[in-house]
Amino acid sequence: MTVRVGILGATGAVGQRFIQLLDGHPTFEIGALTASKASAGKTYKEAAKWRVSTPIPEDVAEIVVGRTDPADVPDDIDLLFSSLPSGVAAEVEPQFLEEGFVISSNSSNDRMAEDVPLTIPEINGDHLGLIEVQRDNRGWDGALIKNPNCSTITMVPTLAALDEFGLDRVHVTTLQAVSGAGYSGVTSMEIIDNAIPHIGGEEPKMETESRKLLGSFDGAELSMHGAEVNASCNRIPTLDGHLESVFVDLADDVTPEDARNAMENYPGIDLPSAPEQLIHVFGEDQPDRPQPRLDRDRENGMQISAGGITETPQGLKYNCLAHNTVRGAAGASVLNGELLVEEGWI
Ligand SMILES: NC(=O)C1=CN([C@@H]2O[C@H](COP(=O)(O)OP(=O)(O)OC[C@H]3O[C@@H](n4cnc5c(N)ncnc54)[C@H](OP(=O)(O)O)[C@@H]3O)[C@@H](O)[C@H]2O)C=CC1
Ligand SMILES: N[C@@H](CC(=O)OP(=O)(O)O)C(=O)O
Repeated sequence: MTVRVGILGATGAVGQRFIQLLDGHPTFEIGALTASKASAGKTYKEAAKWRVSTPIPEDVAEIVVGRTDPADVPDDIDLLFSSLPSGVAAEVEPQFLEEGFVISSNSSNDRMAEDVPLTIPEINGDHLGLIEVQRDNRGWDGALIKNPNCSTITMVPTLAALDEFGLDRVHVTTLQAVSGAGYSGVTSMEIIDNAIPHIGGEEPKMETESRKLLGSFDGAELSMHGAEVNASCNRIPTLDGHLESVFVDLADDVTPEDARNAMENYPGIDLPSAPEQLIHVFGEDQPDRPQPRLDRDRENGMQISAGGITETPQGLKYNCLAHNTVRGAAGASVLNGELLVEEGWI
């Protein structure tokens, strides 16, 4: 089966990752690329300032970039990936949805909307049922699904694994790579020899998106998970890979060995871009792992790493890490697209 896909915002940092990850994909074939008016009408290789470490795929280089307008996207496109600035996405995604397009979006607008599935396929694929609610509410034939913020997706799989022990409270401190801010997000003068203890809007995203992801869907409504989540977000001068220190209060007494087993045995999913094992856990013999440079590319950048699991009076503390522009952005949207196909929504 071949599914024709388009990318909205294809020339940007995340758009380029989409193109890299879709090169040679077993199901998805790129049929449309869009960007701003400044890029429309140019070939992709002229429009995109290519910054990914593999070359532009030859068949993509010559595609003419269209405007981000439903009229510029052919009807034979079955699925759109969206990596537009969230303000732009909030305006144009509904126009595509009204025209019947299905969108797997990485942009942050509408992630917390009650009728929009926010999904990590291994964790809460059943939330896709919200698409029916969404179609009833909004009267469109299309469907909008979102993947979470990159810092949220780094931590949530580990929390999902620990939830069987009664997840009461989470405190997390992040050390986030500069690529999360986009190519021009922080200047070299700001970040070299420095750390910035604030990332606008990031903490509330971690605190709310994680509870939605861990929540339950009864076929009609979604309930948020009851745990309290507190986040402190920091930018550091790594290129890719968000590292996070997590403290969890658990209802049950849990040893680090119990936690390690729960994380390592948390079930994966059989989709083309999914890692064989969702969470890799470093043992006591490697207390200095995971590290961004050494561990972000595990399983093509799609695996979550954890380590340093230690008991605390209230529960446990540990570190976790994921590749923010792969597992945290384009790879997450591609995996959601694969789930939409697998579950028959496309
Ligand atoms: N960078 C990252 O690691 C992460 C980013 N995200 C989110 O993904 C989204 C994209 O981020 P990123 O790729 O870094 O952003 P970029 O600024 O690098 O790319 C933005 C893309 O959107 C297009 N665009 C901008 N304005 C318009 C417009 N008015 N109409 C149509 N297209 C437009 C740009 O086209 P053109 O080239 O023509 O200007 C470009 O293709 C954002 O919502 C961001 O928050 C999420 C997780 C991680
Ligand atoms: N804010 C994230 C990247 C990002 O764009 O997140 P979101 O997808 O929630 O907009 C970071 O700085 O690392």
